[in-house]
Amino acid sequence: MNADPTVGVLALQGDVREHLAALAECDVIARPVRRREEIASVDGLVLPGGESTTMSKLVDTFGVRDLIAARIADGLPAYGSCAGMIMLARTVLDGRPDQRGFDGIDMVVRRNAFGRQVDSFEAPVDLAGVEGGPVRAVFIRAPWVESVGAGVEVLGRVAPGTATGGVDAAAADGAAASGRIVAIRQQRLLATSFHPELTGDLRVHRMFVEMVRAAA
Ligand SMILES: NC(=O)CC[C@H](N)C(=O)O
Repeated sequence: MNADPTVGVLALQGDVREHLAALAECDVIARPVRRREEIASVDGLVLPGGESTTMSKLVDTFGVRDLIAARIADGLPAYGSCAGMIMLARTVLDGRPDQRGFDGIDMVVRRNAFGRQVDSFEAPVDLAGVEGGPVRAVFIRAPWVESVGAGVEVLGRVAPGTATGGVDAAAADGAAASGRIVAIRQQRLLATSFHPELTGDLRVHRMFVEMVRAAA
């Protein structure tokens, strides 16, 4: 592709503005999308943080669930942060019974796993494929990835014992001991439990933009 690709940020609910600003610095055309014709024309899609139960309802209200799921199944590059990660997961634990995502990534995600709003925290996370040291990862009522299928690459974990709340406050099983998975990639799909758009560090967005360029 010669022209800059267009990356949409799903603008139904959640933290849209910061993603648009970060993407704009990565030499793509970044725009909020919510209508079918807008979603149909993007070269990549960001599913922002927010509240996945509400987002699940709104994709139905706006009539875009089937379109987004179909585009992802067709290989549209997509990046989900926090609630967006939950929307990309095949299986969600501790979700609302009626919440549904796009079945994009072969992984099990536990919603609110690190605890409640008061348990929000920051931690350094080393990401595979990202140079320059760990990113400063911001977790806000964040999910973690409990398990992944064979085609999913684990990009990053938090150090064991980092989070004070949530399930790990009591647990000491193997997954907790090796550090919870908070960043993964499955082919053209990328997901993080944390919010890189809040830190001014563009490395995660640049990684996604490279995936969009490679797919174009
Ligand atoms: N910051 C966030 O995106 C929080 C996610 C929220 N806990 C959810 O279940 O969707």
